[in-house]
Amino acid sequence: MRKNNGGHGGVIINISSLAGLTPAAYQPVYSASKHGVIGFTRSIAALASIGNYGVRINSVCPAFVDTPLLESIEKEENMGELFKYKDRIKDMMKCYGVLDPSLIAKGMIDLIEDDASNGAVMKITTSRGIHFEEFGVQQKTKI
Ligand SMILES: NC(=O)C1=CN([C@@H]2O[C@H](COP(=O)(O)OP(=O)(O)OC[C@H]3O[C@@H](n4cnc5c(N)ncnc54)[C@H](O)[C@@H]3O)[C@@H](O)[C@H]2O)C=CC1
Ligand SMILES: CCCCCC(=O)/C=C/C=C\C/C=C\C/C=C\CCCC(=O)O
Repeated sequence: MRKNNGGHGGVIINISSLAGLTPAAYQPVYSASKHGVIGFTRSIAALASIGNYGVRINSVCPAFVDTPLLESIEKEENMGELFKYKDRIKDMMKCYGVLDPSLIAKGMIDLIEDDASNGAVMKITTSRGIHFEEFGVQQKTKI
């Protein structure tokens, strides 16, 4: 895929979560993995820019989305000792709302079409829709 390796370039979108930017008390391991996705995305995006890969790497961080994943909280084998908190997670869904998957698709198309978005971390919430995380050291670059 890398232009400097005989490829044609392109766009990679890694799926993180809002839980990759905020503490998620009832999903600590999930949250840690999603924080990792963002760190990896931003680092490899910086490398892609330095190395002239011709590949943009972004990540998308939705809040709750209406997919089968949300049903996993109903299963004790998934939740382990945190199963007792499942009603609190449901309360959070009621409070913040649940996104329609079509909005995540729109966000991803926006990222594919925006050639200045290398390293971007897109957030999608019911309250603010599609928007971007701003970092102290911002490294969005054009590729
Ligand atoms: N649903 C939500 O509220 C949110 C989901 N996300 C993220 O969005 C992504 C997609 O999640 P959903 O569509 O909601 O989940 P989902 O559970 O509805 O779908 C996940 C899909 O991944 C497949 N899959 C699982 N393990 C796999 C493997 N090892 N190899 C290949 N395929 C595998 C499953 O068969 C399933 O089709 C995940 O990374 C999730 O963490 C992020 C924020 C919110
Ligand atoms: C059952 C767990 C499935 C987790 C799927 C997921 O990744 C969802 C994450 C959603 C939220 C993460 C936790 C905390 C959210 C905190 C604030 C949300 C603010 C939303 C807003 O509208 O501003």
